[in-house]
Amino acid sequence: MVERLTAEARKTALKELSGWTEVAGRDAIERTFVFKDFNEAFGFMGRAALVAEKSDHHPEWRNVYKTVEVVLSTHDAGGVTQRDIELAKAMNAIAAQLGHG
Ligand SMILES: C[C@H](O)[C@H](O)[C@H]1CNC2=NC(N)=NC(=O)C2=N1
Repeated sequence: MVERLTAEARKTALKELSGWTEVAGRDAIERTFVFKDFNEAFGFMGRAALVAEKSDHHPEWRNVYKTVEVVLSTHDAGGVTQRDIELAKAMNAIAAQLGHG
């Protein structure tokens, strides 16, 4: 099983991950993406879902119109692992391709 990151490793990883922060009171990371409209938000979710399914690592997320709130944590490990960092990176890359900072 993949290991939880130490608090220090988590902080170091987050420095390279634009927009992602630690969730208060839980070993998880979060980012809120705001897109141009619902089409773009849902396009982001579709592309991110393909990445998630391929790597068997899935986000907790909520969509309201053009906003997508994402929380990442590795349930099996009970906290943030390198798998969450990789998915967060992939989501940032997809969002950037869609013109989201
Ligand atoms: C059986 C299957 O590998 C697990 O349920 C996977 C699926 N997706 C998952 N996603 C996340 N975020 N954490 C997990 O621990 C996890 N486990």
